[in-house]
Amino acid sequence: MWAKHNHKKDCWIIVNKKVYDVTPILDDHPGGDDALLSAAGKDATADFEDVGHSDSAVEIMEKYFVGEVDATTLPSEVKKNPAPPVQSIFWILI
Ligand code: HEM
Repeated sequence: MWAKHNHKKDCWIIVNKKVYDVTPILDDHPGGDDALLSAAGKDATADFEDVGHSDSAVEIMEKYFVGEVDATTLPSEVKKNPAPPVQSIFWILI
């Protein structure tokens, strides 16, 4: 599936090669919607782990699991974990 999911109405993030649709929790996320929106469009694994999210945060995120990402299909700029977020990102879910 080809998709672009990096805005407020449709925000997907990648953590540990898994894709999460965090759109429903943007308003409730204790770290703010900005953190999630700026993590969309790149690999958010390092940012997620730097925060030291609790076990309950990890439990919550499983509800928003969409699928696994095939890392070989990510554009090279996404692999390099750029900031600010890439405006145009295409992921293939496997
Ligand atoms: C599905 C993904 C995510 C879920 C379910 C989630 C959930 C949570 C929860 C429950 C907390 C409260 C503290 C805790 O229990 O650990 C939290 C805090 C936080 N999150 Fe997330 N988070 C997600 C992704 C992210 C990402 C990708 C980032 C960074 C780019 C981020 C940045 C933060 C920050 C900065 C805080 C700290 C807020 C504070 O203590 O002031 N989160 N998150």
